Amino acid sequence: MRDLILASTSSARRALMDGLGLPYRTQSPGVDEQVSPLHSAKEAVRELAERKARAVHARNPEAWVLGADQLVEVNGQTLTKPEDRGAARAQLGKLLGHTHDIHTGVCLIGPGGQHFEGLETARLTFHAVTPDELERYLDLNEWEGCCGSYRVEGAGQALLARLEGDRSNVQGLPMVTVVRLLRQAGFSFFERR
Ligand SMILES: Nc1nc2c(ncn2[C@@H]2O[C@H](COP(=O)(O)OP(=O)(O)OP(=O)(O)O)[C@@H](O)[C@H]2O)c(=O)[nH]1
Repeated sequence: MRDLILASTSSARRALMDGLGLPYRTQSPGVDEQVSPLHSAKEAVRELAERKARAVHARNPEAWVLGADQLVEVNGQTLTKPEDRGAARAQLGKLLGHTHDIHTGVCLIGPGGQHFEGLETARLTFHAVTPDELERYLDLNEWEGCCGSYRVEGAGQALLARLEGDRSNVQGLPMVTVVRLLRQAGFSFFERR
């Protein structure tokens, strides 16, 4: 049985991997997530997904390691996870009534140095809502730990006017891409235990 590690502290990523049914374990990547300001959002998430995977692989060279990173891009600005409610209000203020992209990079590193990677973009359009409705949504604290300050699988779906792309990508792992990488790497599914 292959040793597969999800290099992530994200509960949403764990939930998505749990759904897949492959045995895996998790380890925190513990990396500095600073990238060059000259990087585009897509270059940043690709680089950070690889950085996270390689950091955990360095500690577990016999394992297969999957890393991921995500950014929101709106009007040329990139958004990550909000620090506090005020930052979440500011982020949602940029997204409500507009269309934004969410980019997720994924990187799979193998025990022999095998390297598979993918990047997925989903495009979301949000309803414009009143300031009072925004405050009521913020009261739900779905903004905590979420890039863009919303949960597409939670109450946040009430903000969503249109979604183009893989819904699981928005939650943190584009599972169609993750499955493609795992199959390219020779993983087999539905093993009898
Ligand atoms: N549940 C949920 N989480 C979301 C959603 N949108 C973004 N996220 C989370 O926002 C986070 C994106 O930030 P990242 O820096 O890529 O990852 P992280 O949370 O720091 O976790 P690591 O993988 O340990 O780096 C991830 O945990 C995503 O799962 C959403 O709609 N629903």
